[in-house]
Amino acid sequence: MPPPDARPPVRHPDAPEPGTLLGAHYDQCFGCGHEQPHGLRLDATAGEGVSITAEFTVQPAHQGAPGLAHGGVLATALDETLGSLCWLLQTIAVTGRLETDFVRPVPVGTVLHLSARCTAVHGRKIFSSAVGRIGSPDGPVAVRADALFIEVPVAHFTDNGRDEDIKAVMENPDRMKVTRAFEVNP
Ligand SMILES: CCCCCCCCCCCCCC(=O)SCCNC(=O)CCNC(=O)[C@H](O)C(C)(C)COP(=O)(O)OP(=O)(O)OC[C@H]1O[C@@H](n2cnc3c(N)ncnc32)[C@H](O)[C@@H]1OP(=O)(O)O
Repeated sequence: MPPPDARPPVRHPDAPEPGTLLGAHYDQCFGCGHEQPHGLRLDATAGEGVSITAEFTVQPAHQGAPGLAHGGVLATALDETLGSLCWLLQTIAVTGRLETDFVRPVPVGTVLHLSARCTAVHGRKIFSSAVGRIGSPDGPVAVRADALFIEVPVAHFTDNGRDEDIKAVMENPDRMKVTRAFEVNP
């Protein structure tokens, strides 16, 4: 829960307009990257205020039980959608805590409609919530999450990421949209 002196989130003046399709932040991302053959390829769209909507279709590669989505995949979809709120805050942050409720089983072939909103900010801490619904934006709730993201410097990635992947992005910054957004070399 946010502390009492947390502030409401503020949409950054440079945030993408509501309705903007955000695209992959990194082409190898398991959540949104279009170069990940078994990834979720989640498409996120900027909403009003500090909110996001997103969709992904559960593929056979995403199964846990026969014909049903793996819970970790569903948590990834929530995590990715929540992470996309960073575009609206124009802040680089990572997931510190993700608390997930699995409410209904999600069959393969389902289009999961996700929505996320930032609820509060306190220093480096970003509080947010998300929900995933089956079949349509007002379909039955399948999953819910509350999250705490923590703002980090670019060094979080350069100091900890595998060298060959950091090098590949440095050689072609267009593979990682975030590097262009901040005009930095990763
Ligand atoms: C324009 C840009 C847009 C970009 C868009 C991209 C879209 C991206 C989409 C990607 C989507 C996918 C996204 C992904 O999957 S991100 C990948 C998954 N996440 C990680 O790998 C993160 C790993 N963890 C860490 O690196 C560190 O632990 C971090 C950086 C998180 C904090 O270590 P750090 O040393 O830096 O900070 P601190 O320890 O002093 O903590 C600071 C404050 O936070 C509080 N705290 C910390 N952890 C927790 C916790 N678990 N519960 C409750 N509270 C917690 C802590 O008490 C303290 O509070 P206070 O004492 O100040 O009150």
